[in-house]
Amino acid sequence: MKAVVSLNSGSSSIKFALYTLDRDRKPTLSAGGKIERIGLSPRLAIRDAAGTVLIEREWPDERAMTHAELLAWLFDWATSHLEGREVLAVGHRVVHGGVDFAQSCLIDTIVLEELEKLCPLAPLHQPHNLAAIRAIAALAPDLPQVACFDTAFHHDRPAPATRFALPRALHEQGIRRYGFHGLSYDYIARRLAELDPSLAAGRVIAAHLGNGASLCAMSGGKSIDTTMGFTALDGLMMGTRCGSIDPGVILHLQNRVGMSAADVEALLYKQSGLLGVSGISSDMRELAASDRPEAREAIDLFIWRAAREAGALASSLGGLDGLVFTAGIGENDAAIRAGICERLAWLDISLDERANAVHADVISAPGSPITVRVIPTDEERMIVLQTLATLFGVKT
Ligand SMILES: Nc1ncnc2c1ncn2[C@@H]1O[C@H](COP(=O)(O)OP(=O)(O)O)[C@@H](O)[C@H]1O
Ligand SMILES: CC(=O)OP(=O)(O)O
Ligand SMILES: [Mg+2]
Repeated sequence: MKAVVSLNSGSSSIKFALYTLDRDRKPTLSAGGKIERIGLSPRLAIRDAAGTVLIEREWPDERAMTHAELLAWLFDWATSHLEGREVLAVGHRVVHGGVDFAQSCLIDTIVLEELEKLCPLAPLHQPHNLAAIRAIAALAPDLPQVACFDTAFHHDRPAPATRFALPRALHEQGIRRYGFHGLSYDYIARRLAELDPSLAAGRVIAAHLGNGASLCAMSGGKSIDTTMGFTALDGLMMGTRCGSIDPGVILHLQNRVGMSAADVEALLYKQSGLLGVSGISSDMRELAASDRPEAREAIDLFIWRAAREAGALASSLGGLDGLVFTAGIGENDAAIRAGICERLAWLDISLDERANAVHADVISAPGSPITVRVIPTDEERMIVLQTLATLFGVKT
């Protein structure tokens, strides 16, 4: 039986899936799983398509365990699980595609060299993405590998959404707003079209709230604007990233406080966000469980910033018909969703508390002019669809 593997190396997790193909190359999930809390205390769970746990494992107190080590562990498991299946290709989430990569593509050494150049623009992701590609190429040099880009979904936004108010020459050099989480938003746009076609045709803000977090303003399923920019630092407050910040702060830290560029980079990417403000954890579950006031302050700021950016995106859309929550926090944290919607009450959003508490598909109150939904994202499925489209030239 033929199969396709997808790998999604995020900032705090590695998610993966094995899809088998029928004769018409229609993909069906066979097994999938994730290693989460990388950098804290990693844990892994692999399930079959019915949700039955195939394997669970924890590495308590293994803060130092790297993406690469965890990936090697995964290869060992996959090798035994794959017996009898012919893997046609491995599809990868690659976070940054820059100006040139407007759609998924087969990876060769030239592509890899180009993607390598973008590593400084996505230091938490791109090196892990490329390391996984190299590791598989070393194990199976003839196996096709496909890069599926987080930036591609945003490629055709209106020009003002892509520009900084910087001199023109810099825009031409690629210093522009790209946007990320595109595989997730592509999936949400398609899923919404299945669940609620008339809403999908309208003006929708999708809120991808995970360890990395962003919002996307979609009109008719196309990206119009998004909160992340040149890098995945911009926009919302995140697990360890600061989100939008006055660039004057960075100048001050470097020129007056004397911090090195590397220290500022570590501060903005790894020591800020929920972790920095709470001083406790980057993990929303830990903050929700804490009774320390600093945890509350971090959560309140997360909500404040998400609602503020949603207001800005409603302006980019010229109004709003729907709001969709997704990713780790968006799918699972009812209190965060309630907090954001409460701050957006002026947009005519009202929640059904009971539906929200059980993470129902539709969580807006009956009669709310704006429909609010929870849609679990599936970047792995999107990767498989784009990988098949790239291999066989079929439409996804
Ligand atoms: N049940 C839950 N309740 C609250 N937050 C959750 C829950 N499950 C996961 N999260 C949060 O989701 C975030 C991770 O989201 P995820 O989308 O998996 O991240 P990544 O960006 O690594 O893909 C973490 O802050 C985690 O605490
Ligand atoms: C782009 C990004 O922030 O991704 P993640 O949410 O996986 O960290
Ligand atoms: Mg993610």
